[in-house]
Amino acid sequence: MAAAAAWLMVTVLLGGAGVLWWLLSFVMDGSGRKRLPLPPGPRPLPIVGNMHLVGPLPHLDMLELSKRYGPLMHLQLGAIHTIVVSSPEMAEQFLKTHDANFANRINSEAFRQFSYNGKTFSFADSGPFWRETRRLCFTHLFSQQRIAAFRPVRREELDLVVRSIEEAAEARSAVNLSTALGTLTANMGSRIILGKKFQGEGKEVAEFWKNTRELLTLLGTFNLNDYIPLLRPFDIQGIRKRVKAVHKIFDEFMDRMIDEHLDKKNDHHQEDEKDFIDIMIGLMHSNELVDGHPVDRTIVKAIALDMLEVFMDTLRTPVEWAFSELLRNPRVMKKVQEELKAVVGLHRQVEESDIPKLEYLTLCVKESLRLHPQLAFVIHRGKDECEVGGYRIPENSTVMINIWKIGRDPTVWPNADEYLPERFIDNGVDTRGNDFRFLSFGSGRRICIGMNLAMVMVPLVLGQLAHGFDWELTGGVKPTELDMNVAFGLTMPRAVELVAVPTKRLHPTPTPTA
Ligand code: HEM
Repeated sequence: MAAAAAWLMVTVLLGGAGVLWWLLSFVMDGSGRKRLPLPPGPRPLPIVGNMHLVGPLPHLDMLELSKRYGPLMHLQLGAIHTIVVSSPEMAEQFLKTHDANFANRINSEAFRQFSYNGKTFSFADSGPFWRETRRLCFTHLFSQQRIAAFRPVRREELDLVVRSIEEAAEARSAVNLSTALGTLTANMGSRIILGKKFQGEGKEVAEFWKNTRELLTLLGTFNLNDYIPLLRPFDIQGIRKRVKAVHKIFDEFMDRMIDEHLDKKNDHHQEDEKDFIDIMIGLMHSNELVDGHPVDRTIVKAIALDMLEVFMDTLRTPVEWAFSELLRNPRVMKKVQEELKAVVGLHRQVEESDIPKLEYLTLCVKESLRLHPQLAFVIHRGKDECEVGGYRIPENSTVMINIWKIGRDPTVWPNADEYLPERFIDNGVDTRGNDFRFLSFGSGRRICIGMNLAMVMVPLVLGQLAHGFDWELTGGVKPTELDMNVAFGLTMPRAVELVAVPTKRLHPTPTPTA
């Protein structure tokens, strides 16, 4: 009896100590100091936390919430601590001061499926695999030397688009610029990555683009399974099923492409003529290791598919937005055309070598990227708990930097909603990740790897469209009435396709005299 009473007492004491320890863990950290508070944020509901506050356009919801809770806000999204950052000062904390701790990617079901479980660097956590595959892609795709080597491909594809617009101009018919730009970037991307164009008069491109949009929408959708562990066995939004279906299409496509390359008998290309899959297959057959593992077929598929997808979307969308801004702002269009006339003249197309001299055109691209970043959020995941601005950022937190909001903040950018390229003249804003007011390419170790290519391609295509033609919107729509709504996904393209009627501007090339 006495023994039973003693056991009971020990149990009660241990239980009480456990409860006390659990309660203390909310106010003390591991070393016995008082725990810092979480950043301010709305009170969470049981299980869902604050998920009910985030709708299909999260950048707008987060903008409204940050007006109330400030530039460093905590949201409890299901089981995930989410830190929303909406000022340049706070962005610097995560992308510079604590960059090493916040350089991981989020761990979402859709990301895992698309990336063959993190086998491509864009979706991998920071670490040796990410570093080595990123270096590999930089060397073979994005170095100045490789960018220069692909110049003829870019020129040929751009000339084809210009020719088709000239035909439309002669027939006085409208051009669907969204489709034209989609075909251009798809053909350039597929020639560089796959060594050949999509087939079937644009049908294969249209199909690939449709699947790409589906994928990017799914990658950008809040999937309850990622936030509420209890729901993981189910797929109540049907996202898992849709991601698997679209990924299967891409996976089979990449298998076909790799088999075609392996079947090629006379593979004696010069180094400069090799496409990206040739290079990756070369690595597969060599002893090259990434993070101690041989480059296998899954890694080749994952990286090549990832690169093809970024080509498809990351060049079309910025040109579409920048050209929309020119159409909406005739004053700016006129200045761009005057500069092109002065620098290039009216007898030839724009060349890549003209870009450094086209200063106003470059300002137009920057201003468009400020208003229309490719991604609304730069999203990283933290490793360890740390302190920012006197608040506790728990380990494994998702950090969402609202670059869309920072780009439109009137306290950072006077007349923030207006398209004023002149604002970038001598304003000292660095656009390569060193200035936290302009984060369109991100910053720190995860900064966009395609930035150099984008800053050649976007001005080149934009300049060509403005130089070669005058444009009129269809259906009597006035410039100020142009629909500028956004379709949300992982990236933010126009919701409505851009259509306009061209008139030729250039004079025929004068025949050289004997
Ligand atoms: C104007 C066009 C572009 C914009 C605005 C843009 C923007 C961005 C942004 C904001 C990030 C995220 C940075 C981060 O997470 O911290 C990113 C990453 C990335 N971008 Fe771009 N990008 C553009 C063009 C391109 C192009 C043309 C390519 C390649 C063809 C590309 C490939 C990538 C890759 C692979 C990453 C992931 C890097 C990593 O995780 O280490 N981007 N880009």
